[in-house]
Amino acid sequence: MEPVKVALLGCGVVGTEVARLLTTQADELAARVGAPLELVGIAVRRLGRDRGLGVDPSLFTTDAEELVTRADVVVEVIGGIEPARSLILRAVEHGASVVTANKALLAADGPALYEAAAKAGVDLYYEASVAGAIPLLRPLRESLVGDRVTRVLGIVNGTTNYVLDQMDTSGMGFSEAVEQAQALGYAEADPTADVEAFDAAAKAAILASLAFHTRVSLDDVHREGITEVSAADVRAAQLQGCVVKLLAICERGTDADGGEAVSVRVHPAMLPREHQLAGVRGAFNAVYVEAESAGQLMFYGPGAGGQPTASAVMGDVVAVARHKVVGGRGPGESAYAQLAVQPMADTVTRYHVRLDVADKPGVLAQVAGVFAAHGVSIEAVQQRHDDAGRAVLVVVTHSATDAALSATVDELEQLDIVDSVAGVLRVEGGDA
Ligand SMILES: NC(=O)C1=CN([C@@H]2O[C@H](COP(=O)(O)OP(=O)(O)OC[C@H]3O[C@@H](n4cnc5c(N)ncnc54)[C@H](O)[C@@H]3O)[C@@H](O)[C@H]2O)C=CC1
Ligand SMILES: N[C@@H](CC=O)C(=O)O
Ligand code: NA
Repeated sequence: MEPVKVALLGCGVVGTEVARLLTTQADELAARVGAPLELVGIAVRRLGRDRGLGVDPSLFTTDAEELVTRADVVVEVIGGIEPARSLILRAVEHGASVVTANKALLAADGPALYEAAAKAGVDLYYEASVAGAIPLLRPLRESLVGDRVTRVLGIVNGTTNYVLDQMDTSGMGFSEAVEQAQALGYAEADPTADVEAFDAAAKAAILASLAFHTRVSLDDVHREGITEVSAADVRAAQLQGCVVKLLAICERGTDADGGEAVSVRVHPAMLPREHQLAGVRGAFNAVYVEAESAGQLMFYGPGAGGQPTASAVMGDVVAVARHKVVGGRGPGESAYAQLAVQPMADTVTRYHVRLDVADKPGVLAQVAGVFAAHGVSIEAVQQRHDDAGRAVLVVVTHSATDAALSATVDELEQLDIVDSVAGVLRVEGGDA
């Protein structure tokens, strides 16, 4: 059989492992594809670094634009928007199928790339872009395509899960935990993308688009990162029998006219310790998918790191290479549903509000009055004292809209008896 020519763009954490698998597993991959996979080049930013891969040094090039024109399959693991976007478009125009792990690019400009691939009759696969090694996108695109997905809820960023887990279990500081995640190859080139939840928001956009057959871009996703999560928040969660996790939540909802819509958000939230997502440790990811006929499905595994991510990349490489061998392309995206995006203000959830208050008669009544005035029903109230002996009032609400809760917090901040609103966290995973 004619070999399938593979070009690798980028040789960092993920690219190095992809190159390693392409060379060390060559015989088995050839047997699975039905033709040898020939690595025709590796585009790097700088030549001359010994990457310890044992590949022919002449394969390294700084001319990615030229490289993509002589490949059947292009693997993009450079990351970022440009030049990744232009290189993918150029590859597609030259008839190459593309495998990418680049969620930032797909969440920003996915539809244009999917259309270009469809027009050129090639594949654009991106399993590695969400939840690393976990097979998640193909199940959504293929296995569940006959069902109606109603909700996708999960932990999709390994770096932040690692940081929050360290804060919960070892009391490690935020910065030290981020540095460790970087050293372990979990973090993005700029870890701001992780801790400010741009990465998780991009993944949520990709998940919502596939799950609901619509188009959701990064700008449609409500995003809150973990930089504001303090040791006191983690401690407060512990006192409630909860952990703090960064969650991505994609749900069916309604628009202002009562029509079908999607709600897509990423934010830290308290989860009861007995909830299955609460037990997801380190850089692992886990995603629940709820579908009308299938019920609840859970996908769990390593969500970041060079080797796990390379596993997902290679799964796609074999898939698109098989299509090259037999001719044609695999299933692509469908966005026929064209759903509106529900504003965050209308999203309904529960809240945990921590207030530093004066310890005197009438405080509780005044605070409760503010919640009531905004139609936010209180589920539980607890008063305790912090380590400095100041009064802390903890209010857990029943379900309320984000708009009502924001208005409540704004008014609480104005009360003389409230020294500060010390923390507001959403509470997920309960039935109340
Ligand atoms: N590290 C991880 O755990 C995961 C990463 N990803 C995604 O995989 C992609 C790659 O990530 P990493 O390998 O972690 O990043 P990295 O920063 O380790 O590697 C990227 C490599 O691309 C090179 N590069 C940059 N511009 C280039 C250019 N114009 N031509 C050739 N090479 C160029 C850089 O020098 C670097 O070596 C990103 O899109 C990332 O979001 C996805 C899932 C997990
Ligand atoms: N930086 C990301 C890598 C995988 O997508 C993460 O930490 O999850
Ligand atoms: Na995946």
